[in-house]
Amino acid sequence: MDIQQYMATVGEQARGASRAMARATAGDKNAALSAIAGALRAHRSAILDANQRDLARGRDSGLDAALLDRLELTPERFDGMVEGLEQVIALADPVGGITDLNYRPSGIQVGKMRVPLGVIGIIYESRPNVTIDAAALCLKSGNAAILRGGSEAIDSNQAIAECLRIGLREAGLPETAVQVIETTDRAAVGELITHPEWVDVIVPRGGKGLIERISNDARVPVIKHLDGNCHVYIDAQADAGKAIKVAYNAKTQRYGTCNTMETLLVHAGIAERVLPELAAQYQAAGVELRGCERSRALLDGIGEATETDWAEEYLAPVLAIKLVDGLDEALEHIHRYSSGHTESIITENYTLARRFLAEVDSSSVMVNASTRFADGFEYGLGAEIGISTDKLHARGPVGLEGLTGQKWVVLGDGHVRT
Ligand SMILES: NC(=O)C1=CN([C@@H]2O[C@H](COP(=O)(O)OP(=O)(O)OC[C@H]3O[C@@H](n4cnc5c(N)ncnc54)[C@H](OP(=O)(O)O)[C@@H]3O)[C@@H](O)[C@H]2O)C=CC1
Ligand SMILES: N[C@@H](CCC(=O)OP(=O)(O)O)C(=O)O
Repeated sequence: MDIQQYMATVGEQARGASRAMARATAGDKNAALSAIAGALRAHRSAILDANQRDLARGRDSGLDAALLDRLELTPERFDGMVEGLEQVIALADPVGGITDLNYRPSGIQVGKMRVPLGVIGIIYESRPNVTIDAAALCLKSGNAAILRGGSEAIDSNQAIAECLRIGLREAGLPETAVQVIETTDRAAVGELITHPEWVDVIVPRGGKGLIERISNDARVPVIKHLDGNCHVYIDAQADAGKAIKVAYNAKTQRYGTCNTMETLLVHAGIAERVLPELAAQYQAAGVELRGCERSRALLDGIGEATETDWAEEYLAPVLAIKLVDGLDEALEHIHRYSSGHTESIITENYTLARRFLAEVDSSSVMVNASTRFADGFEYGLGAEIGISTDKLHARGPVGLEGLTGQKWVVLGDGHVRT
């Protein structure tokens, strides 16, 4: 395949489709989402078979358990994926809404209209349900999308792409409104991120290798959805019961996600009350613990955390633990090692909670809650494209509104400027 030629075709088709999508009514878009849901149901076994092929290849090539878990489409996850479409149908269409419409002294009215971004390119991990989530959110927000999923999920994604085409065709929208890149060759990523004439914004969801590539090469605006080196800080004035419950959940509820806690910071003044119990629970769940010198003195048989551990996003049942002498030391650690995704403080002290909220510079900052809540569905957005670790345009969980922008609209009646 000539990748440059292929991507030029994909890009031009997407640009053309984006104009039709910007004109599509909420009814048109919902009809397409509903038809896609129907096509997915009709092709259920073909998609699950394709997923089995991906899984078999993944196992043969030694993919680890967390990556295999994300790749797998169980029958329940398949149903959840289709149900997600129904949820997006139920969301209000953000496009066309005019806000802040005010009369100016000149007599014109000035306001802001919500509009699609145009063509959105999304590069994401080997998690096939993201293909449908991303397609649904881009369509509902009136955008065209070019989707580049992880190479391990190629068969699943191509089977899903067929359903996207069927649904769009049935609803009378361009089949090219969502295109799933058919090659795993990373040269296609290079083309996707360097052509502003085809693509208006790139959403990269991934880890360090992707960050490096995007930072070096992108010529298209980017909304980064990058790694999550997330922290929980248990303050001396924490409620021990809450601290244990939250810190356990933040690590073990799901290991492979970007909002999972990777380092637990514990105030030395409460460590003896919470750490032995927490360590027992983690160990029972099979979590490997790696601690600083002071936490190792408190917990028998745990490994040693080195400098690399503080910077590591394990995405696995491994946790780094560090004892600190107060909020300032915890903040210092977070400022140095956090990836700016999500951090949480456990405390009953109102003043310290307020300081943590004000001083931690992450996309979500929490008090007495698990970092696993950093999620569009949990925040009430209905669904999410992912979690933006960028500060501009959209930060934290990105839903429909984050996939749109605003333009100024001016209403006159023959008004002229004097
Ligand atoms: N903030 C958020 O919303 C999210 C963040 N993540 C983060 O993603 C990471 C885990 O996912 P993982 O699959 O390991 O991530 P990777 O970064 O390895 O892969 C993600 C995607 O990026 C592509 N990619 C990676 N490196 C390059 C490169 N140099 N050039 C071109 N394409 C590249 C991959 O393609 P290929 O298949 O060819 O490797 C894949 O499509 C974690 O850090 C996690 O926190 C994940 C989901 C959401
Ligand atoms: N918001 C999601 C996590 C984001 C996400 O998609 O992460 P990942 O499992 O790394 O692809 C959740 O809470 O499950």
